This record gives sequence, C-alpha cells and structure tokens, in this order.
Amino acid sequence: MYIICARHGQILPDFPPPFPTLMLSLIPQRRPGRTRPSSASVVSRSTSSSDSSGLSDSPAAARRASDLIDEDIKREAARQQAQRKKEVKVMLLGQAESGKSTLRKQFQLYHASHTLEAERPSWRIVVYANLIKAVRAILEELDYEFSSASDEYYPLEEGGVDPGGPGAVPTDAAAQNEVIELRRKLLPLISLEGSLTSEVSAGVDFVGPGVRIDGGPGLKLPPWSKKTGSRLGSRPVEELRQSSTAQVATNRAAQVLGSTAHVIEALWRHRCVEAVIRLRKLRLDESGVFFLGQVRRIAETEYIPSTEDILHVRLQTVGVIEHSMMVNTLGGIYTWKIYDVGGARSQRPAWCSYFDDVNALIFLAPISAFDQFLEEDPLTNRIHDSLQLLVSICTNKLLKDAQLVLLLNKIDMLRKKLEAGVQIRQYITSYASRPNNFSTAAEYFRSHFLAAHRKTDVFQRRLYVHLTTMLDIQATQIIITSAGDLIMRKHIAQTGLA
Ligand SMILES: Nc1nc2c(ncn2[C@@H]2O[C@H](COP(=O)(O)OP(=O)(O)OP(=O)(O)O)[C@@H](O)[C@H]2O)c(=O)[nH]1
Ligand SMILES: [Mg+2]
Repeated sequence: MYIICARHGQILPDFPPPFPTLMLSLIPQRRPGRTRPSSASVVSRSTSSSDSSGLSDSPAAARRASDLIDEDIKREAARQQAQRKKEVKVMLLGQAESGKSTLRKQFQLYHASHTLEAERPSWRIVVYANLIKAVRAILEELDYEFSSASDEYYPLEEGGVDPGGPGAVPTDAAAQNEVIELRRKLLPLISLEGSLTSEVSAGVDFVGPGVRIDGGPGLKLPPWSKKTGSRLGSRPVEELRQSSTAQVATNRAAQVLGSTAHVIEALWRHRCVEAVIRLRKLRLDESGVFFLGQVRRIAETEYIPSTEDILHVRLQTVGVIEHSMMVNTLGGIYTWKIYDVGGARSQRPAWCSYFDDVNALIFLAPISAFDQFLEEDPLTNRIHDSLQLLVSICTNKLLKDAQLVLLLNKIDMLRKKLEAGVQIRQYITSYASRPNNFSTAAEYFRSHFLAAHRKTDVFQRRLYVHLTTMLDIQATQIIITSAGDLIMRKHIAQTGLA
C-alpha cells in the first residue's frame, strides 16, 4: 500500500516499509515565505504601485521600488530565521503504547507544570473509563472461563492446568455464584462505559472485543470526533473541562463508583481473578491494574487525579498533537514544540507531514513487550515492529538533520516479567540459552537496536540510548534534562545562537 504525503506531494510506502526496505527517495520541498520574487514580478508590482502612488514610471523609480521590496523580503526572512532559531521541534515516535504521551506529560511536568495542574480535574473521566474498562475485561474473562468449563474441549494456555485439577481456575458453583452476584452489583457501573467512552475519545480505546469501533448502532458520536482511517479522533483533554456533557458523565460515574468501590475491591481480590491472571495470562492494561489497586482513593467524592494517576492513564493518541512549551536552558528561552503522535499502524502515515525541520526525534521502544503482538497485527511481535520502525526513521531523508534519542522504555515491566519467570526465548528464539535475567535481556535488546541503527543510518548520526521507566518521575526528569541539553547544544551549534 502506498500513501500520498500531503505536504510533500510524494508517494511513500505504507509507513514503515518492511525491514530492510528503505523509504522511497523524496522530492525536495520549497519553504513558504523564503522565495525571492522573480525580477519580472518585481517590475510588474512596481509599475502598478506607481499608478496609485503617483511615482513616475522611470527606470530609477522602478529600481527604488524593487529595492524596497528586496529589503522587505530580507527583513521577513531574517525574522523567520530568528524565530526558527528560537524554536526547537521535537517529535516523539514509537509504536502504540510505547509511552510517548507519558513522556510528553513528563515534559509538561518539568517545563510547564502549571498547564498540567490546570488539566488535572479533566483527567478524572479518563481514570474512571480506564478503571471500568478493566472491570469489564475481568468479568468478560470470567464469563468465558465459566462457560468453557462446561465444554468438553478446553484449550489450555501455556502453563495452564486441567480444569478441576490442582491449581485450576476455580469454576465450582460457589465461585460462579459469587461472581454472578458481583457482576449484578457492578452492572450500573459497567453500563456507564459507553457514555464515558463517547465523551473521552468517541470509542477509540475503550471499546471491548465484540463492540464495533464506531461504538455500534445507537451510540451518538460527539461533533468534535474526526475520522482518521478506521478510527475516530480522541478529544483534547483541555476540552473535557469545558464540556458540560463530559461533566455530567463524570459526576454520574463518580456517584456510581462511590457506591460500588467495595464491590470492585471484592472482585479484584476474588480467587477466580487471581487464577485467570496467573493461569490464563489475562492481560489487563497497565493503567487498569494500577487503578484497580487504588479504587478506594479514586472513589472518594473529592477525588482529583494525582500526578502518578495522570502518568498511568491510558488514552490513545489519534493523529499528531502539538504541545508548545517555553524552555529556559543554556542561558536562553526557547519555544519547544513537542509533537506527540498516534503510534498505531493506521496512524503512522500522518507522521511524515511533520518531519520538516525537526531538530530531534525521541524514539520509544517498550522492551518489556517481547511477549506481545501488535493489536492491529496479531502476527507481528512488538519488538520486531519497533526495530522496523527505527529503521524506517533512520533511513528517512527528511529526517537527516534530526538528532536521534532512543529510549528503551518500560524496563520496570521487563524486570517484573522476568522475575515472574516469563522466558524470552519462547518468543524470540535468537535469545537462545542466554540467562533470562534483567541485565542480560536489557543488553541484548540494546545491542539489537544499536545494530539496526548502525546498519541503516546512512547519515551516520550518533544514537543516544537510555533505559527508562516513564512512570518514574525523578529518573525521567534527569533524562529530560540531559536529552534537552544535548538537543539544545546541537541546535545552538547549527544556528549559531546563544
Ligand atoms: N509500567 C510502565 N508503564 C508505562 C511506562 N511508560 C508508559 N506506560 C504506560 O503505558 C500506557 C501507554 O502509554 P502511552 O504514553 O499512552 O503510550 P503512547 O505511546 O502514547 O500510545 P499511542 O498514543 O497509542 O501511540 C499508559 O498506561 C502508561 O501509563 C513505563 O515505563 N512503565
Ligand atoms: Mg499517545
């Protein structure tokens, strides 16, 4: 599949091309506002001005008018150049759920914490939606478990056990009745998911299996929703604050949550839930697991999301969102424009329209995802997809002047998975007999990403690599400072501006 890149008028392969295919070569682009008008157009403009201003049509007058226009053009070019020198463009790239938006929030926290402060109450509805989604996913899994238990054929997951055998998911009548009762009490809460979803993101991320991406018949989509491919646009968080319907949905959810928090806790602690997570490998979003453990606090009447909550929230980015912030660094004040992109495959064609003049790319690869596959392509391992994506970026000519920073993210999850005994070689055969511990695994992934860059970066740029946990505020702020210094030093060196 090929995609026409709107701003460049070029044909690009579906982004990214299969490794190791390179992107097609690109047509150089002219920047608006920097072209000197041809002498023909200068003369014709001076002629017409002489008509209205009363200047004579002599060659000397025409030359004077032409000089004036030249000066204007120079002044405008100088103004634009000065502005560009004071502006730093940084793009956050990587697959879906790699942590781009979380890093963007960390930038906001570090450089513009007042804006995060202002947004804080608006995140409440997203926290509720994440929590309810997790509750629904658990109930659906238990439903499946109970109905499968009565079937003769019962497929086992890796590490699973025979039904009824020791260590099996309990499916006895008592367990089933307990879960049925919990579900009955939770139905009013679950039924709110649709309205929260349509307020927050028009069904982008919160729809569950079996629910159509457009929310299904009868779900009214809000007017701000915008179709991008088969998905629908997510709403800017600032807008939620001003929406009265979002307020109503939030207050209703808060009310129901207040009266059902103890039921959610009982469900989360139920022996069947622990068993489906351990034995059936039920995968809940990181945000869901976090909020389920904090349900009492979240259900309080006066609840306002903490910074930790905001960093844990999962809200899929759709399209490319620009965030401007003033950064006071190395003796100057600069406007940083941070572009946070949607990382799902259907979103990637939109990236190239923003590649112009990018100063730096921060690429996030979640290395804990070695045992996961893309949601949009269940046959592609997520580490493999990240490597392909990095190659596409290293070989893209539009990005040749951009500095590259690679963040191997979610190392906290990597640690947890390895400690829980998940074997890398079961998913990545080339890992072979290497020890299944954190330091070996981190070095293994690091060397693979470095090799992919070394082999394909025709521009021979340095690649700065960090192992990160985007939820760790202190550690991420150190990385933001050091990556920021690096980006600024190169920018200053290139523009000659101090
Ligand atoms: N445990 C853990 N969770 C993380 C880390 N970084 C991000 N997350 C969580 O992962 C989820 C996805 O993160 P996002 O920042 O929304 O991912 P994204 O790359 O913006 O995803 P798209 O917008 O779909 O492209 C969120 O719930 C985050 O809280 C990390 O280092 N460790
Ligand atoms: Mg995002």
